[in-house]
Amino acid sequence: MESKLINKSAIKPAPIDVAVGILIKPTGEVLMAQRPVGKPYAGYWEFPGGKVETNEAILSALVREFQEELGIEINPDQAQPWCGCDYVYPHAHVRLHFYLCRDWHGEPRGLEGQQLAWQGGAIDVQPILPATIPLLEWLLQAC
Ligand SMILES: Nc1nc2c([nH]c(=O)n2[C@@H]2O[C@H](COP(=O)(O)OP(=O)(O)OP(=O)(O)O)[C@@H](O)[C@H]2O)c(=O)[nH]1
Repeated sequence: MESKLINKSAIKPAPIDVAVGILIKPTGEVLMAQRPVGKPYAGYWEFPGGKVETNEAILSALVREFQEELGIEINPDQAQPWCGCDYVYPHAHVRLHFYLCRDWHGEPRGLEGQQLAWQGGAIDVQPILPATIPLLEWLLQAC
Protein backbone atom coordinates (compact mmCIF):
# COMPACT_ATOMS: atom_id res chain seq x y z
CA MET A 1 0.00 0.00 0.00
CA GLU A 2 1.28 3.45 -0.88
CA SER A 3 2.10 5.56 2.18
CA LYS A 4 1.45 9.27 2.21
CA LEU A 5 3.92 11.71 3.67
CA ILE A 6 2.60 14.68 5.56
CA ASN A 7 4.66 17.83 5.70
CA LYS A 8 3.84 18.89 9.24
CA SER A 9 5.26 22.37 8.77
CA ALA A 10 2.51 22.95 6.17
CA ILE A 11 -0.29 22.24 8.66
CA LYS A 12 -1.62 25.46 10.09
CA PRO A 13 -4.10 25.68 12.98
CA ALA A 14 -7.52 27.08 12.09
CA PRO A 15 -7.86 30.79 12.77
CA ILE A 16 -9.59 31.92 15.95
CA ASP A 17 -12.84 33.76 15.21
CA VAL A 18 -13.18 37.09 17.02
CA ALA A 19 -16.39 39.15 17.19
CA VAL A 20 -15.70 42.89 17.23
CA GLY A 21 -18.26 45.67 17.64
CA ILE A 22 -17.92 49.31 16.74
CA LEU A 23 -20.35 51.35 18.82
CA ILE A 24 -21.32 54.48 16.91
CA LYS A 25 -23.14 57.40 18.54
CA PRO A 26 -25.50 59.57 16.47
CA THR A 27 -22.68 62.17 16.53
CA GLY A 28 -20.41 59.70 14.71
CA GLU A 29 -18.16 59.07 17.71
CA VAL A 30 -16.91 55.48 18.07
CA LEU A 31 -15.86 53.64 21.22
CA MET A 32 -12.36 52.25 21.65
CA ALA A 33 -10.99 50.25 24.57
CA GLN A 34 -7.46 49.75 25.84
CA ARG A 35 -6.38 46.15 26.33
CA PRO A 36 -5.89 45.48 30.03
CA VAL A 37 -2.75 44.19 31.73
CA GLY A 38 -2.38 40.43 31.40
CA LYS A 39 -3.59 40.13 27.80
CA PRO A 40 -1.27 39.97 24.77
CA TYR A 41 -0.68 43.50 23.46
CA ALA A 42 -1.72 45.05 26.79
CA GLY A 43 -1.99 48.83 26.47
CA TYR A 44 -2.93 48.69 22.79
CA TRP A 45 -6.28 50.16 21.73
CA GLU A 46 -8.96 48.11 19.98
CA PHE A 47 -12.65 47.97 19.32
CA PRO A 48 -14.45 45.98 22.03
CA GLY A 49 -15.07 42.30 21.45
CA GLY A 50 -13.46 38.92 21.98
CA LYS A 51 -13.09 35.33 20.93
CA VAL A 52 -16.03 33.31 19.72
CA GLU A 53 -16.50 30.19 21.86
CA THR A 54 -16.91 26.67 20.48
CA ASN A 55 -20.37 26.20 18.90
CA GLU A 56 -21.24 29.86 19.53
CA ALA A 57 -22.64 32.07 16.76
CA ILE A 58 -20.52 35.12 16.02
CA LEU A 59 -23.39 37.50 16.75
CA SER A 60 -24.07 35.71 20.07
CA ALA A 61 -20.41 36.16 20.97
CA LEU A 62 -20.69 39.86 20.18
CA VAL A 63 -23.70 40.25 22.50
CA ARG A 64 -21.95 38.28 25.27
CA GLU A 65 -18.65 40.17 25.01
CA PHE A 66 -20.42 43.53 25.25
CA GLN A 67 -22.28 42.35 28.36
CA GLU A 68 -19.08 40.99 29.97
CA GLU A 69 -16.66 43.77 29.02
CA LEU A 70 -18.86 46.87 28.96
CA GLY A 71 -22.07 46.01 30.81
CA ILE A 72 -24.31 47.01 27.91
CA GLU A 73 -26.91 45.23 25.78
CA ILE A 74 -26.51 45.65 22.06
CA ASN A 75 -29.44 44.94 19.76
CA PRO A 76 -28.24 42.02 17.58
CA ASP A 77 -30.99 42.66 14.99
CA GLN A 78 -29.53 46.10 14.33
CA ALA A 79 -25.85 45.07 14.36
CA GLN A 80 -24.60 45.53 10.81
CA PRO A 81 -21.92 43.12 9.51
CA TRP A 82 -19.23 45.44 8.20
CA CYS A 83 -16.00 43.73 7.20
CA GLY A 84 -13.57 41.01 8.16
CA CYS A 85 -9.89 40.29 8.05
CA ASP A 86 -7.33 37.68 9.03
CA TYR A 87 -4.16 38.53 10.90
CA VAL A 88 -1.34 36.35 12.16
CA TYR A 89 0.10 37.51 15.50
CA PRO A 90 2.95 35.74 17.29
CA HIS A 91 0.37 34.52 19.84
CA ALA A 92 -2.50 33.63 17.48
CA HIS A 93 -3.98 33.63 13.99
CA VAL A 94 -7.21 35.58 14.32
CA ARG A 95 -10.16 36.05 11.99
CA LEU A 96 -11.86 39.33 12.89
CA HIS A 97 -15.58 39.89 12.19
CA PHE A 98 -16.45 43.57 12.53
CA TYR A 99 -20.00 44.84 13.17
CA LEU A 100 -21.31 48.40 13.26
CA CYS A 101 -23.62 48.88 16.27
CA ARG A 102 -25.80 51.95 16.61
CA ASP A 103 -28.44 50.55 18.96
CA TRP A 104 -27.65 49.57 22.56
CA HIS A 105 -28.93 49.96 26.11
CA GLY A 106 -26.75 51.21 28.96
CA GLU A 107 -23.63 53.29 29.36
CA PRO A 108 -20.40 51.43 28.55
CA ARG A 109 -18.10 50.85 31.54
CA GLY A 110 -14.70 49.15 31.56
CA LEU A 111 -15.69 46.10 33.61
CA GLU A 112 -12.30 44.43 33.07
CA GLY A 113 -10.38 47.51 34.20
CA GLN A 114 -9.86 48.70 30.63
CA GLN A 115 -9.78 52.39 29.72
CA LEU A 116 -12.47 53.53 27.28
CA ALA A 117 -12.38 56.46 24.87
CA TRP A 118 -15.04 57.85 22.54
CA GLN A 119 -13.32 59.00 19.37
CA GLY A 120 -14.81 61.44 16.88
CA GLY A 121 -13.48 63.03 13.71
CA ALA A 122 -10.11 61.35 14.01
CA ILE A 123 -8.85 58.45 16.08
CA ASP A 124 -6.11 59.82 18.29
CA VAL A 125 -5.48 57.04 20.82
CA GLN A 126 -2.21 55.15 20.37
CA PRO A 127 -0.99 52.47 19.86
CA ILE A 128 -3.73 50.57 18.02
CA LEU A 129 -3.72 46.81 17.41
CA PRO A 130 -1.97 46.20 14.06
CA ALA A 131 -4.88 44.28 12.48
CA THR A 132 -7.26 47.15 13.25
CA ILE A 133 -5.18 50.04 11.89
CA PRO A 134 -6.09 49.58 8.18
CA LEU A 135 -9.80 49.71 9.00
CA LEU A 136 -9.73 53.13 10.64
CA GLU A 137 -9.66 55.09 7.41
CA TRP A 138 -12.65 53.17 6.01
CA LEU A 139 -14.47 53.60 9.29
CA LEU A 140 -14.28 57.36 9.25
CA GLN A 141 -15.99 57.23 5.86
CA ALA A 142 -18.70 54.85 7.17
CA CYS A 143 -19.66 56.98 10.23
N1 LIG B 1 -11.61 42.89 20.41
C1 LIG B 1 -10.71 43.09 19.44
N2 LIG B 1 -9.75 42.17 19.19
C2 LIG B 1 -8.88 42.44 18.20
C3 LIG B 1 -8.96 43.65 17.45
N3 LIG B 1 -7.95 43.65 16.54
C4 LIG B 1 -7.24 42.51 16.72
O1 LIG B 1 -6.24 42.17 16.11
N4 LIG B 1 -7.81 41.76 17.74
C5 LIG B 1 -7.26 40.47 18.20
O2 LIG B 1 -8.31 39.56 18.43
C6 LIG B 1 -8.02 38.76 19.56
C7 LIG B 1 -9.11 38.96 20.59
O3 LIG B 1 -8.86 38.15 21.64
P1 LIG B 1 -9.04 38.59 23.19
O4 LIG B 1 -7.92 37.98 23.94
O5 LIG B 1 -9.20 40.04 23.32
O6 LIG B 1 -10.39 37.87 23.45
P2 LIG B 1 -11.22 37.69 24.78
O7 LIG B 1 -11.78 39.01 25.21
O8 LIG B 1 -12.17 36.58 24.47
O9 LIG B 1 -10.12 37.32 25.85
P3 LIG B 1 -9.91 36.10 26.82
O10 LIG B 1 -9.39 34.98 25.96
O11 LIG B 1 -8.90 36.65 27.78
O12 LIG B 1 -11.26 35.81 27.44
C8 LIG B 1 -6.66 39.18 20.08
O13 LIG B 1 -5.64 38.34 19.54
C9 LIG B 1 -6.51 40.60 19.51
O14 LIG B 1 -5.15 40.91 19.30
C10 LIG B 1 -9.97 44.61 17.73
O15 LIG B 1 -10.09 45.70 17.13
N5 LIG B 1 -10.82 44.28 18.75
